[in-house]
Amino acid sequence: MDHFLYRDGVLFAEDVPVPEIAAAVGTPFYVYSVATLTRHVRLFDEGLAGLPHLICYSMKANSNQAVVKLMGDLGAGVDVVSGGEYARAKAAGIPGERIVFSGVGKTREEMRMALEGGVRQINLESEPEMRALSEVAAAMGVTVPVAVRVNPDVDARTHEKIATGKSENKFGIPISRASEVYAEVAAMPGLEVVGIDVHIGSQLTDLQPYRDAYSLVASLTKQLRAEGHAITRLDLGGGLGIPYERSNAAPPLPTEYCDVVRETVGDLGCEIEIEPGRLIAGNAGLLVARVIYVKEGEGRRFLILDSAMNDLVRPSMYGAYHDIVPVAEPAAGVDYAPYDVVGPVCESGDTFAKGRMLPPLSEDDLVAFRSAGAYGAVMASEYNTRPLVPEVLVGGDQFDVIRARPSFDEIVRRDKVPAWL
Ligand SMILES: Cc1ncc(COP(=O)(O)O)c(C=O)c1O
Ligand SMILES: N[C@@H](CCCC[NH3+])C(=O)O
Repeated sequence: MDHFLYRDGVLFAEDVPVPEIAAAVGTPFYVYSVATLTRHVRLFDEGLAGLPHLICYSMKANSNQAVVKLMGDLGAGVDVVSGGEYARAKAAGIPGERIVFSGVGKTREEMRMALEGGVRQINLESEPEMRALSEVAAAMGVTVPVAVRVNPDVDARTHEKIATGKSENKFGIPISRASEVYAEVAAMPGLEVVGIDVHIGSQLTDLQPYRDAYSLVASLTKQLRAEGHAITRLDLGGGLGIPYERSNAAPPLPTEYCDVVRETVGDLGCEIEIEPGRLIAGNAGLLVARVIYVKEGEGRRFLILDSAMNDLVRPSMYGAYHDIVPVAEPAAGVDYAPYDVVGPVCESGDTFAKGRMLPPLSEDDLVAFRSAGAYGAVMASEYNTRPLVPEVLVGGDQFDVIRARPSFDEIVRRDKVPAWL
């Protein structure tokens, strides 16, 4: 459930009519709901009640400072995958003991940054990375808690570009080599083994891959303990999918996912860390755009919007489906017709949907892309020198711009033309 509902014939973001925001900030823009973000964190918290746990919000899904700060205020930690994300976490006031550093290619500089600023644990993904971290930590005279990301060779049954738990993927070390690798890590100066990390992919709509992966992690925990390692934490990653297409069968709920956690690893006495991103932020956001033109093509009708693939890349990148709804509630019984929904960017791939059934729309009408709160603004670019879209946060009846649209002048001045040219 989200907090973007029709009321009095118009779409609201919590208690604010969406056209009011459009009038204040211009289109296109992203809008996020505090109530939805909060609700999603609570669902995981409630689902894991009774088990020692920390929700480490995967901020790659939506790393706006205001969103990260809200996560911290809700008691969550964060999962970061770059120096930039680490800096965001610190700037938002998240204490080091709630920051998990993941990622397949952490640089020595990023490692140093985390060790200086404080980190709960660093998830290691390869032997060269272990050696690098050991060197960095030892040179700084500190010991850092680490988990090793294991690749369980489980098919997450999701889009191939966002599956991470098969042996052909670049992530983690093969689970079959865990014993040997843990022995190596334990012998390295500056590293303290505290747990096991796993993350098998994103937008999972089936719980079985989780069951399979977490059962393997449970067996590995017992094995590594028998080999003398103090496994006290399990980082189970993120990946739980959201209902992009309302007509499809609903994906599992966070509570059902948490039940799988409980069943598979709940009796090991470990502190559980989970790293949801999309489930927390996805349905907490809309991308709102305006119709520039309705163009009649040969046998097709194009709805040309002022938002484009540079603002929301998921449809062109993964063929992803986003629900598109008019901001003015369609009258009951109105006829729907197929539209190709496109942006103004000079690529045919700048297509959000083909043959999408929509009610009659005309120039200047507002439309909203649902489920755009995760992997939306964070993946945006300024391709075609289209300014990054502003982001707005709504809480009850108030809203604020949490990232402003840069002016053309700011964009032009950001580049530096050498004096010698
Ligand atoms: C290590 C790690 N943790 C957590 C996530 C968050 O995934 P999601 O947004 O699907 O929950 C990702 C992205 O897939 C990831 O790579
Ligand atoms: N960017 C992807 C998700 C990637 C998950 C990152 N580990 C998407 O939009 O669906």
